[in-house]
Formats: sequence, C-alpha cells, structure tokens
Amino acid sequence: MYAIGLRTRFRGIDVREGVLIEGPNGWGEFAPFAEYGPEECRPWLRAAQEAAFGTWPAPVRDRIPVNVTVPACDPARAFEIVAASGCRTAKVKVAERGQSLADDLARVEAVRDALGPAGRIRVDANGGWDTDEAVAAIALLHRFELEYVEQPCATVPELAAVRRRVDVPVAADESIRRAEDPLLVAKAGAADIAVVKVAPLGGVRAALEIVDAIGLPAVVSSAIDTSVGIAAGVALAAALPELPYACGLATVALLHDDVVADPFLPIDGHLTVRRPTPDPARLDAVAASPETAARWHERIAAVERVEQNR
Ligand SMILES: O=C(O)CCC(=O)C1=CC=C[C@@H](O)[C@@H]1C(=O)O
Ligand SMILES: [Mg+2]
Repeated sequence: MYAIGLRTRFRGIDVREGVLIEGPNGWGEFAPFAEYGPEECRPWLRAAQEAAFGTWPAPVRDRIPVNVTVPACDPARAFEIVAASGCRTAKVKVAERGQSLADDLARVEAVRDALGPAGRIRVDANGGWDTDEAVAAIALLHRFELEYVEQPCATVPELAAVRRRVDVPVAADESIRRAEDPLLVAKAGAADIAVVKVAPLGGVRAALEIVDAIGLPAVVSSAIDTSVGIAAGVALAAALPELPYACGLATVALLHDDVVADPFLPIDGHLTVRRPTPDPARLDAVAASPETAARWHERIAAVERVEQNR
C-alpha cells in the first residue's frame, strides 16, 4: 500500500493512495478513487490481476508521445508545469467547481504562451458544463486553438448536442470508463475521440477490445497511477494499431514520489515502452499507514465478495 502526496491538487485529491500486487508476471496497481464502490472497483482489480498474473499484448511501437497534464491551477503555475515538461501537447483541466470561465481562459492562455503557436492544447471539463455553457466556453477557449475538448458535458446526449454545435473535436472519457455501455458514445455519434484508461476498463486486453469495438481514434490516459499503473497504460498505448494523439500518461509528474527508482517521466515529450519494477527503498518511503492499509484490505475484500456473489 502506498500514499503519495500530489504536487498540486488534482481531481479534488492531495494524496494518491493505492495497492501494489506482486505476481509471477510482474506488479499490478489497484487504486480506484475513494468514492468508487465495490462494483465499480471490479475492473480496477481485474486490471491489477492481469498485470501480476496475466500477460499484456505485444507492443507495436517502442515510444509513446505524451501530453503534460495541467491541473486547475493559477496561470503562473500552469506555465511552469508546461515549460518544465518538455511536452508539445498539454491537457488543461477546466470547469473546476468553484472556478470561473475567466480562470480557465487565463490558464489556457498561459499554457499557449508556454507551448508557443505550434503546441497542441486540449481541455478536460470532466462533464462540468451544460450544453449551452459548453458551446460558449469552447468558442472562447478556441481562441487559443484547441486540439479537442474532453467530456465537455456529463451525458452522451449532451456530448452529441455539443458536437453538432462546435467545430472542435469532442473526446469522450467518463462516458466510456464509467458507462454501463462504453460503446454507446460511438453508437450515438457523440464523440470524435475515445479516451481510455486501463484500470476502469478492466485491463490492457479489455481496453484494446473496447477501442476496437468503439472504432474511434483512442487516447490512452492515466488514473494518476504510480509508474506501476502507468506501465499498463504504456503497454496499451504501445499495442494500439494506431496512436494519432499524444497520451495522458505523464501524470507521475503530478506526484511528489513514486514506487520505482526510475519513474515514467517524459523525455522529449515521449515515454519509452518499458516496465519498471518497484524499488524497496521507494516502497518504504511511500508506505501507507496501518490504518490506510487496513482500509484498502477491506476495499479489496469487498470487491472479492461482490465477485463471489455474481
Ligand atoms: O489525461 C491526462 O492528461 C491525465 C489523466 C487525467 O486527466 C485524469 C485522470 C483521472 C481522472 C481525471 O481526473 C482525469 C481525466 O478525466 O482524464
Ligand atoms: Mg478526462
């Protein structure tokens, strides 16, 4: 079990916790977000078990282009994060609860300043706008040239409505990873791009099948994992037949520490396809408290009970 502080609050969290599982084939990471119940945690456990006891598909590339991830932070911090990353693509969190469109415009402007005119910018609203707010926000944010907008609204019908009204491509994230039917977004013509994360989709092989069934260009994105979980995202990105966009796998930069001695940090905007193993000294340094470990043992037991009762 680990507990690692974030350098900047992201997704409402300041500390990332999770469980590492060691098996004969390597290490897996089980780190569903705190509010997920046992049913929603099932694919996360399957993904960790696949990493530890299963096999991943063969890679078809050995380097993965990645975007830098910019939290809902102030413009100066956003500029620093992008400039320090060496990435040519940035994903910027927008529509953060309690913030304004002016905050988003200032943050995206700072990211454009840091990237220069040739850089690519995508924004992620995590479903925070209604359709009219999304259309208005996208029109103003597009002043800075958006590559795409991720999950502008919460529902598939809203995504489809926004997609008809803007000329910026729409990417679906939560409408795939938290959906009863991850294919609905494609059937409804609600997105141009599929954002996929290994853990919520149940593993590398399961995610590959979902991408194939959706039939849209895919962007592999992290779940703010340690380098153990990122290795699974890298394996998925390496195995996809096509990889037309930079992937959201540079999020180790958001963490104060990692469980491996050689973390996945981008070099020249890319990650090398590899599989680092946890380092004993790092595991000690980020070990969770006994209370936290007990809570995670109970979370895993609850998922196993749900599995047994199915
Ligand atoms: O895609 C990226 O650049 C990094 C990962 C990322 O943005 C997210 C990870 C996990 C949950 C969310 O907060 C967020 C997302 O919505 O994609
Ligand atoms: Mg997203």
